[in-house]
Amino acid sequence: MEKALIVSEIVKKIRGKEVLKNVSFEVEKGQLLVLLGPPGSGKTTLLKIIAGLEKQDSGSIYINGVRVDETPPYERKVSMVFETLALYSHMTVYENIASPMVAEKKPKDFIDKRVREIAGILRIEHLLDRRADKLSGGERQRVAVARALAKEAEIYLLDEPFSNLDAKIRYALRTEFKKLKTILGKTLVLATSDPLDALALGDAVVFIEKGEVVQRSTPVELYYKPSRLDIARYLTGKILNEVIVKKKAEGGKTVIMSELDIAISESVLRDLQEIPAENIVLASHPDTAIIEKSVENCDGLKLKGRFLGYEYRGSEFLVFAEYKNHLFKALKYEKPLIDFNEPVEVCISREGLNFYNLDTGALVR
Ligand SMILES: Nc1ncnc2c1ncn2[C@@H]1O[C@H](COP(=O)(O)OP(=O)(O)OP(=O)(O)O)[C@@H](O)[C@H]1O
Repeated sequence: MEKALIVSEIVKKIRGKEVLKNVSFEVEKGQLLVLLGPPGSGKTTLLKIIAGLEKQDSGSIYINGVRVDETPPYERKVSMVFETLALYSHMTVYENIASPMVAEKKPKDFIDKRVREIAGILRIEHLLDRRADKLSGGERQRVAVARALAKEAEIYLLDEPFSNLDAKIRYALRTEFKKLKTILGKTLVLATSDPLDALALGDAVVFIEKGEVVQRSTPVELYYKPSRLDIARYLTGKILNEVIVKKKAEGGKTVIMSELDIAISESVLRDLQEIPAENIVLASHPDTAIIEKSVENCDGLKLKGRFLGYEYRGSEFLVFAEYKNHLFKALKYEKPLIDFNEPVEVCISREGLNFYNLDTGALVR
């Protein structure tokens, strides 16, 4: 596959602090790569370096196979939309979206078709005649994205394009955005701190933390096999199920201990024996856990707890159970018919379990 973008060993210091530490990744032509990371992880700085708006201390950027380290921004064929949006406030939305194409001296018909097409996908057709200074925050955001996408470029860089939008519009825009990407057939790099953007949109995801790439994978891999416990927690918020076990050698045998009174299936015991770590966190998403009055045949971890309630999430229920001050969560598609504080059984199935070394946080299985 042809590479639209290669980021190679980028190092950047700002005021003596290393904000990018040897960052490398590649983006294939037509791919949407999501750069995911907590605030302050270096995403904006990296996008600016790709666009040529900041200079790296070392390392190289290649666009369509050409090294562009010495190429000025306007010759890089890159279009960027910033988190802090700068629209031409005295112009209409139409003029704003059209402005890069006017500057490129594109024919009027072409401009009109493209403005309307992109405005349609981003659902801002009704705003085309409005002045930019009369828009809400969310509307400005969509116009800024539209303008960036209207520009002829090889690579589109989008910095937190959905950050000012409410949850409902965000959800709708993600879907539209995917469509837009297919229509344009262009390469996009989207920086976000929201795992849902990454999971919904990315062909590939690069997880960046404190200026370092810590995982590069598909969204599904990232979600189900995060390479570190802190990434798993970041991706799921507070709904990851976690159980700590310790291995101890006793009389030539390895004994598995847990602070919880937990039944561990033979298959998981075998997995634990094989892992070269003594303190292990077993972690899994709620979608591979079951909380019911009783659970037969649990291949994984099983414990008894008390029902705490549930949260309705639109299409499913997130069910909570407590055991010895630990909270366990499971996803269920029917409303649970269990009373508050009633005894329940929790089964965390082996199929969804990831094993992390408690001391290093690294995925060990
Ligand atoms: N001009 C600057 N002066 C000092 N520090 C800076 C400057 N620009 C960036 N930094 C620092 O560099 C690091 C990376 O910042 P950057 O904006 O690239 O991260 P980010 O992942 O895009 O975060 P956010 O999502 O909050 O914008 C941060 O620690 C930030 O404080």
